[in-house]
Amino acid sequence: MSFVNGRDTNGGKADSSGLTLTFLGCGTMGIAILGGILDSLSTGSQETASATASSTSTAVPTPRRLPSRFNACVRRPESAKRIRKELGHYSAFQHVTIREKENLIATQAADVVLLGCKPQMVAGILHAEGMREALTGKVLISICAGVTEQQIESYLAEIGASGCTVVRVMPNTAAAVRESMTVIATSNPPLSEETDVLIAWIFTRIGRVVHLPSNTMDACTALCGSGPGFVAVMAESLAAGAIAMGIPRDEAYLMAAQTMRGTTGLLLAGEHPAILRDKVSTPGGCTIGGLLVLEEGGVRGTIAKAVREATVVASQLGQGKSGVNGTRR
Ligand SMILES: NC(=O)C1=CN([C@@H]2O[C@H](COP(=O)(O)OP(=O)(O)OC[C@H]3O[C@@H](n4cnc5c(N)ncnc54)[C@H](OP(=O)(O)O)[C@@H]3O)[C@@H](O)[C@H]2O)C=CC1
Ligand SMILES: O=C(O)[C@@H]1CCC=N1
Repeated sequence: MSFVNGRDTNGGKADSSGLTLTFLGCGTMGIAILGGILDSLSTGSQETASATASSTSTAVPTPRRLPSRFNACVRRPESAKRIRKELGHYSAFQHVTIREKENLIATQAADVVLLGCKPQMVAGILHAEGMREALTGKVLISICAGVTEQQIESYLAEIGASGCTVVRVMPNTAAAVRESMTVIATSNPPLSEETDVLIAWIFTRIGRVVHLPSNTMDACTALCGSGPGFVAVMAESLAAGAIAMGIPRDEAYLMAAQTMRGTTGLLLAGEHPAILRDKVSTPGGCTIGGLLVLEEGGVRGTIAKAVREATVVASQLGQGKSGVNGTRR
């Protein structure tokens, strides 16, 4: 069943000037990415909040052909309802068609396909009947943790789809507030300039972008993809300490969040973390006292180990293994 949200939908097919972008899976991340694009198209803004804050993203040019029509594919009615609830307020939402169990028609209509499903679903989705013709010659972006370009290319080879351009990208959940740190894997051979510009444009709608080699993507997944979860623990811990010392709960969470935001502002302005830490540590003062407790607790090694562990787990997510978080010791 498909839900057409605006006038003149033309079945989700691109008009002559615009591209059709299809999300195969549109949950937390798909909604955040689509939201960033719709926001940009609705307001006419070609820069993100991050981009205007002295990011390298300011240099991203506007593609010759912008995405102008969208298919958001899910399986369940409640997922469709969530998309409408979270994105329905954008004027560009009229160009979104939500499709339940209609991956094939949405892929046929697409110029660009974004895999926004769970990693273990990729093989099944690509192997579905009709996908060979539907995918041939298209740009296929994957944000799925642990799924390599080689794996996707092997699925495409198995179904006989040819001429696809596969690009691996790792955004994070801060995309919802246009503050994602997104890594785009460099392709070999390099992408055409048109595709390169298009992909950079899409992901600068949701925050900052860097390009790194494919073989770093699992570590990028751990640092950027999982990172918000790790940083949230730091926020909770800061607030918990303050709550324990009598600060009201709501103010403690706000103070922790704003303190982290201010610190990241300094870091993004170019301050090295070690210099920042040193500047706060007045000799004989309270900061150095607290910092030494963190060192005694092995916080630095523990956080670094969490990133290393998540890297190893990420590398196994796309391999169809179960129990990838089982202890390795
Ligand atoms: N969450 C995060 O912070 C990050 C996640 N990622 C990656 O992004 C991907 C998506 O994660 P996330 O958004 O959190 O996951 P969600 O579970 O929120 O979204 C998955 C979406 O896929 C849909 N879906 C599932 N099966 C199919 C199918 N066969 N055909 C079409 N749609 C389908 C689901 O809809 P329904 O339930 O109705 O089937 C849902 O909309 C994952 O691969 C993850 O590794 C990357 C960076 C960060
Ligand atoms: O935890 C996960 O598997 C996904 C990928 C990165 C963030 N969330």
